[in-house]
Amino acid sequence: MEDKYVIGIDFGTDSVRALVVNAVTGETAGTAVSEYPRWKSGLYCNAALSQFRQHPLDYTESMEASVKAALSGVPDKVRRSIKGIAVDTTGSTPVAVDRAGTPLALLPEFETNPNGMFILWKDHTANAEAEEINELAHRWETDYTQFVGGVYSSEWFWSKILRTLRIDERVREKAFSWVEHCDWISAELAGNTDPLSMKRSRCAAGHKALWHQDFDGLPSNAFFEELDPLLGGLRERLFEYTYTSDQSVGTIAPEWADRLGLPEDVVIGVGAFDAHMGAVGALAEPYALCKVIGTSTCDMLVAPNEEVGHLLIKGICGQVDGSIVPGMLGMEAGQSAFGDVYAWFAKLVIEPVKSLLGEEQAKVVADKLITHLAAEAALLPVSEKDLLAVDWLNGRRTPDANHTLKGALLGLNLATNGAAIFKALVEATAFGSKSIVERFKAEGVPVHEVIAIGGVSKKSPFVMQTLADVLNMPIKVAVSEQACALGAAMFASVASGIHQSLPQAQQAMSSGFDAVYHPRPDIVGIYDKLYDKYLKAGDFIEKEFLKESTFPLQIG
Ligand SMILES: Nc1ncnc2c1ncn2[C@@H]1O[C@H](COP(=O)(O)OP(=O)(O)O)[C@@H](O)[C@H]1O
Ligand SMILES: O=C(CO)[C@H](O)[C@H](O)COP(=O)(O)O
Repeated sequence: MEDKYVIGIDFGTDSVRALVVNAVTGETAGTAVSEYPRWKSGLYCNAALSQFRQHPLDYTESMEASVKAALSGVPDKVRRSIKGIAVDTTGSTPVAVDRAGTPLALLPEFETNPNGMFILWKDHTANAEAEEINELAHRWETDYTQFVGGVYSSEWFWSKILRTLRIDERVREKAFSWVEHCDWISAELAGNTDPLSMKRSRCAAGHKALWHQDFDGLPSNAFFEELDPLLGGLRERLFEYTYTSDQSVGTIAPEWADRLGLPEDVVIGVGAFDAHMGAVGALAEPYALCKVIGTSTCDMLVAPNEEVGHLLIKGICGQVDGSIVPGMLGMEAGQSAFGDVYAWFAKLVIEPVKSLLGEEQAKVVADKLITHLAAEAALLPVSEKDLLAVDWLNGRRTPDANHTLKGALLGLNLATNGAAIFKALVEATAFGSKSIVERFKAEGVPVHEVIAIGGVSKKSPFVMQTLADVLNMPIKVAVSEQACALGAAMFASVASGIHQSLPQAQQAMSSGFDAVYHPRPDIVGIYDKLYDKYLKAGDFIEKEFLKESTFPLQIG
């Protein structure tokens, strides 16, 4: 087959990565990363309030920069052979748009208003609204949370919309509709951002917006009106149909072909969430748990509809037909903070250094700190009497979403040093992972193997070994540094007709696996005991320690 190329674009929390791939051989022709400038300087965010917003210009500018940089070294012949682009993004990361589908922050009167920007997945300002949605859904004639694990989260679409409409009159007046990041970028690239006709991702709609075939689309207008009259009528300005990512949204808009220096017939695929496309890029087979391990984790599982489609799996972030692989049931779970737990501890150490010795000296320490702590922690013996941590520093995503929960450290004494704390934090993140695996199993979904992708899986052998020991399962790490972008590229190759099906694209373009971490038999038993203590500590936090708190809890 003549060489044909595609581009996968992966919008992460901090940066966007572009990957130019030969769709026939899977070879990478070019790649580049670009950070979001406004986000990097902390604009529009307030961690103490758990408010995390991203400006649409951060996305478009960084996308342009990364695609151009990825293409800068490739021969002209390759550039002319690019046939398709697909994007993945974080989610639920919705934005209010006007009638034309323009995010409000792109209008002069909203350009600095955080409520007119994308509300990043990890923004937890809508805890109270999530609780209201749960309360109503559980007593409504149809429990609309049944396909999202029985708990609606403050990280998701409707919680964020409801909160924003309540608190910002100007946004309320101007917002015609709401769009997920993965849908808006794809629509923007294809030059049709009309909220009523843009193609919406099955993945985003099913996992975060309560869309399901059995509901004839989104929950009823009566449900939303009962929740709050402010939501009345919005359903009609959203969407009824959804699309899997093997479909196309259209051909690249001339403006974007020009900006990116691409042919005018490039096909744009339907977008999806990063972790979902990551599982595709990592070649996750049915019943392989694919853990995307970075700031947070997303734990993805694919299974044939006919085998598990009848189950209602409690406490996960959704089960959606075609959300990962078209034609299969896609399931999502995850942890709200994973690498972020280590980043928190590193920041705790670095902040005083910065104040006392200045930015430059602090940077020297910061660059080496996590690796140093991991090396020290790896030397410590593992015992069931060790310091214990609970990983809910950013709440708990699964099992059973609850973003008001807090983390903990138990067992400090005067000998406890930084390495011991770091070790306990790493173990806590691994225990959080184990509770997800246990939940899948308890709900009748077997987990046959574990695959890891994402920054932490590449950066930290210590974390990966601990995870294998705690899970008592081998973990395969995918070769690709950019499995999400690679998954997007695979989808682009199907949407643009290079490959006839996703499995065909995966076979041609997969990068395979390199490291495999095997559980150490002498440690596994100790971790089983520590895991029991972790469950008890979590129970105490949830049922006793936070019992008296009024809702919503103060974050920070
Ligand atoms: N050496 C390391 N060991 C463990 N975790 C690390 C290390 N270096 C960075 N991290 C963590 O990796 C996370 C970022 O993961 P990455 O996958 O690169 O980004 P993203 O989640 O934005 O896609 C951060 O939370 C950081 O704390
Ligand atoms: O929940 C998600 C997908 O369903 C988020 O997109 C994901 O957690 C973002 O994480 P990261 O920054 O590690 O890519």
